Amino acid sequence: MPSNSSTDTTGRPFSTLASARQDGPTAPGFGRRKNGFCPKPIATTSSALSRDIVSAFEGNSNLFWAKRFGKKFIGMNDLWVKHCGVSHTGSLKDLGMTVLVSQVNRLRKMNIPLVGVGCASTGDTSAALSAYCAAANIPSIVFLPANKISMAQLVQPIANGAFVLSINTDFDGCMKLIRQITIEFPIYLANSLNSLRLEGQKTAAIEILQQFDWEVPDWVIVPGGNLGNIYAFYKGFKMCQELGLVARIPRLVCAQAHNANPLFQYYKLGWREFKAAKANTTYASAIQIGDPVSIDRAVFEVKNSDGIAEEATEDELMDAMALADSTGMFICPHTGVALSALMKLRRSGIIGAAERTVVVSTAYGLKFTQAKIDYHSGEIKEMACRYLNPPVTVKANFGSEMDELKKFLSRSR
Ligand SMILES: N[C@@H](CCOP(=O)(O)O)C(=O)O
Repeated sequence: MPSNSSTDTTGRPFSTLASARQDGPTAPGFGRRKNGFCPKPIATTSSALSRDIVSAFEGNSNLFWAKRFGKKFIGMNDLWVKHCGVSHTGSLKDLGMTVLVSQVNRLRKMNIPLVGVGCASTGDTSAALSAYCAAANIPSIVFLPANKISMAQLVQPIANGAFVLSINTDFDGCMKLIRQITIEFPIYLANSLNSLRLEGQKTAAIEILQQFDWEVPDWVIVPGGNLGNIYAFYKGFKMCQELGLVARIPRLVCAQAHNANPLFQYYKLGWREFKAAKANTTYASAIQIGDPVSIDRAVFEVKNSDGIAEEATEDELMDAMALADSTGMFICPHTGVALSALMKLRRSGIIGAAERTVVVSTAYGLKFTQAKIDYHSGEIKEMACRYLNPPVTVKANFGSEMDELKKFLSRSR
């Protein structure tokens, strides 16, 4: 909930957002206090040039003005990226998991016989679950699809002492198994069909409104897999509308990978018939899900926010990630899916050049270094890797370095 302090929910001051806005897009009422408890952005004394650098790189807020990406690639001046992966275990799931594990802790203290907390995961949920359970001394049990999550994600529950089952199936298979087991056994299910998760995750939506001083963005784009995230954003925005903090909610876009796009297919066919499908391999591995548990909630969200479902092919999502990284971001492939959806919606004119748009970045980029290495090595089968930037191997002598440097400088002129 909004607080009286001049910090966001991660405890960071709002100064960067304020400085970005002074020199950036102007929105009516920005900086105006509509509500007594809304923190006023703090003005900084930095120069115009350093203001851009500060807003883009110093990271005092997790809401970044994507100035260069917006202007250079899609002709937008009011594009923002909400970096939800700048958090303890590196993903949006932290927000929901603190709430859920706190509640389980309370239940156990009330002698409710819960032997542990369990989840199926494509990597981020299990990382968050294991960290908070370890802190509360509660056993955590995680079901992971074998060889389908990144090394950086796998190491998190292992290091946090979770009981990790690596199962020879996909995420949907793991999800079915953990659901059966939690019916038979007093293990508390921590996936996003549990509304406690959504209660925590919806705070990201509230925080976006607070960071914009309760000016509602036109669009918010969220990558979608199990589909709890997008519904949590809807819930957060809707709650603020119902409380009278804002008059409307943003239009929400659920962005899916083409290889795992059941919501997109359902939307495209006019909601005629939902078909769960086996998800194909995608670099956006955290959303490689063919039978999302929150499908009904997501459909409700799309319909009630005048929303859209969009998709991105492997080429599109990896190129979008590379373009974003080239402007100083370091995003995960799922954020690449969301940016790629935005690029399509800009091209088709559905999202206008002046419309304030927030892209939700769900996880920290360093969790997905292998995807980036594959891309920049240019060795992905049948992928053009249009923006690859491989290191140049060169002999250790002055002449060779000078030659390569001159080539580089002539290209970048
Ligand atoms: N991407 C998720 C998949 C599970 O989703 P959840 O929100 O239902 O927990 C993950 O990180 O495991």
